[in-house]
Amino acid sequence: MHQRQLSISLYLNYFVHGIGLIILTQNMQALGQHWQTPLATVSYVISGIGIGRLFAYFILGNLSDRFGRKVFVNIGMASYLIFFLGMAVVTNIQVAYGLAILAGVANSALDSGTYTTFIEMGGRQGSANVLLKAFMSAGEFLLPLLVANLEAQQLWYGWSFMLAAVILLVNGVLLNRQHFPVRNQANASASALAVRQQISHGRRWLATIGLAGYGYTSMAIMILYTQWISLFATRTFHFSAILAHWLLSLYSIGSISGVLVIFWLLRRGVAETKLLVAMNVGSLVALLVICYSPIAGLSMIAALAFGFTAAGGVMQVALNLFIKLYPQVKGRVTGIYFTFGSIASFTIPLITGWLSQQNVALAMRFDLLIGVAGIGCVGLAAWAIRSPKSLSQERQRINHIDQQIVRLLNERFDTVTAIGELKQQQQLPVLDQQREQRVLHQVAAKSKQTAHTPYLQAIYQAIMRNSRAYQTDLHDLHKEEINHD
Ligand SMILES: O=C(O)C(=O)C[C@]1(C(=O)O)C=C[C@@H](O)C=C1
Repeated sequence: MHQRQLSISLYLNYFVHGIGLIILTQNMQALGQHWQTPLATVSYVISGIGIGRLFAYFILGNLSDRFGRKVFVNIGMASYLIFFLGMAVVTNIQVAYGLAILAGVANSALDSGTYTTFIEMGGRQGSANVLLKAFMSAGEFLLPLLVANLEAQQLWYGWSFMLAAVILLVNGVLLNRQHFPVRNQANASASALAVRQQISHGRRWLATIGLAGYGYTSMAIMILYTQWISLFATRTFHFSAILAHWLLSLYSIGSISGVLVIFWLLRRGVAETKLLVAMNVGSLVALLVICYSPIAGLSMIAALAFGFTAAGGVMQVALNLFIKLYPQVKGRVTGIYFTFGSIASFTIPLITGWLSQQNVALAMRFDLLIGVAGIGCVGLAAWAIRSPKSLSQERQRINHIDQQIVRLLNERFDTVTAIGELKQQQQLPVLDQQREQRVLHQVAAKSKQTAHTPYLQAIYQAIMRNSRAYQTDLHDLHKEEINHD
């Protein structure tokens, strides 16, 4: 119960963080007027967030392993509070730049305190990290509506900043009434231990390289898309401005649905490595369609699929895996991972800006290269972490398969009952040899491995023998009932 309240508070912070991510870009005009500076200066202030993140992640991640997660969640909330309150009223550009850096620090502190906490809650809470992404997206979705409303009613732009500050204040009170789980327990999660014990030192290093690399590519592939898609769509395929915007909105819708589906899959016990490889292959295919198909409908479907696969929380899934490799230093791992992400947010605009001087299509298609690199990274990690088959794991798979078989056999017996009743009405015998031969024939035709076929047929003979026994019993029961009457 307490864990649930703590989770809600942690999620709420990420709703505010979603607002924080775009509040400056959403208010660029208003801030420019307020500071009496050109938009380029506002843009320069915004870059402070990236700088803050880049330097803070590694340091704060390490410190959170020493001083506990709660302190860092609080530092994150307090820094964001100062940022929101200060940015709404500040007039000095240098102070504004300092506040933007503080927002980057807030982001890093929240991440190093939150992702680690969810893993330390144990159980399958790791999948909760994926939901953080949904709360961020909700903040990013709602803020533009609020900003547009304030603008339409000619109200002070600072109200959106105040709203975020108020949520933080209330949440600060709620959160500090909760206890955080014990930090850095190597045995916090059974799967963490399993991952750690089963792989050699060398393979752990390869997985580390793959996952750190993925920290870069997973962020890069999203940033590049959101930065260039609209321009690419209008310039390269001469799509209308509305359609170009739709390609971004569909990406967001795909992203939120992806989060929910990934969360559900993780809860069902789907392997993180398999999920990562499948999602990355999917996003490369979607990207190929976006980059080369001039058909609007196809591009729209691909944009949805790209959001689903590339921005549906895969970054968080890989972080979970990374943390499981090093359960004693979860904060440091989180810091390293997001540092790579920050380097991506810093370098991708530079690289693509340079490429776009030649051609916008080139900038956009550079995302394909990142997609291939991403598959390489998760492929390497998945290969290195692959677990040797164990008796208990394989038996778990059998349990799962048996559940499905029993459910289907129940359904088959229901149908056998219906057939039995029809045969009674039509006074037909229970045994139908011809039909049984056909069933056995079908089994042989459907069997994917010929070596299995005689065994499958023997199983079916047993099933049909039991169907007959069941039909005969039902028949006898029916007769008895009639005699009674
Ligand atoms: O198809 C029928 O007539 C059934 O009653 C079903 C069924 C079966 O289990 O597939 C059972 C007994 C018959 O001998 C043939 C087939």
